[in-house]
Amino acid sequence: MAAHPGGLTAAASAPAAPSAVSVRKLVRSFGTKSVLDGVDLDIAPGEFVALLGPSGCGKSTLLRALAGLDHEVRGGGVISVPDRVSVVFQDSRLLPWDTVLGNVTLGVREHDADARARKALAEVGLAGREKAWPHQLSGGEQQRLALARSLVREPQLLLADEPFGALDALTRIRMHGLLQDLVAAHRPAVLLVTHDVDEAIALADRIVVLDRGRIATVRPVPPAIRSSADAAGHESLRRDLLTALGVEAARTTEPAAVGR
Ligand SMILES: Nc1ncnc2c1ncn2[C@@H]1O[C@H](COP(=O)(O)OP(=O)(O)OP(=O)(O)O)[C@@H](O)[C@H]1O
Repeated sequence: MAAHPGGLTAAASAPAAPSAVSVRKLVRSFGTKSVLDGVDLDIAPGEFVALLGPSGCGKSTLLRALAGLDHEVRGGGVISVPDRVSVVFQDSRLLPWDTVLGNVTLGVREHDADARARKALAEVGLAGREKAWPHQLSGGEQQRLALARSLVREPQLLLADEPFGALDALTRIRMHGLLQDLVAAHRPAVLLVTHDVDEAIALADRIVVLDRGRIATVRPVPPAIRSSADAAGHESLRRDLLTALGVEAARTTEPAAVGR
């Protein structure tokens, strides 16, 4: 297969079943450094996939490719993604010179942008804060605002790159509940990049482990494991994932974040 001028190639046809995301043999290199080395990934409409992997394995590179932020990917035209894609990053990337409401309405072209934005703000628990400035919000509130901004466009695909990575443990747990509610209400397909094994199990339908630019492990998360109703299954999956991530079993009682 010939390398794309920008260092990216991809091949193979899309699957017969409809997917929100379809990636085939995705390759990305920066100069001589290979970062993604033949990634195949499908995400079904409404499916929640968590992408785990050690630091530097290519998670953000894959997410950027799906987000259309890597123009070499778009140029290749070999990845299928939906029309409406929203991205949430670890830093909320809010516009500091615009209000909370303005941050959500920005870029919404429909005539009822204001009403949509107010509804989205209410959904994330920020009703009444419309006239505040981003700097007047806590870190957790800023991520709520980032979620409202992403969901107001009713994305078919939500890409989230460690969206809760900078939050304290309690806020993080609250944000998990909020994200679950929002996903249940809006039903986008989701790709969540995270270092946190427990976060992945708590949220995802399926967990994909990336290792040195290749998909190393794919594990479904049955609802009983996700909710911890099946405690033994939960612990078994957790251990398997930590092993796949190269974390020794002796460390499994410690907080299960990797790659940091
Ligand atoms: N624009 C770029 N130019 C050169 N190298 C890059 C570029 N973007 C990413 N890389 C390299 O590609 C590799 C993978 O980066 P990436 O950010 O995708 O990893 P990651 O798995 O998301 O890591 P982390 O968990 O630490 O965020 C790294 O070695 C990084 O230095």
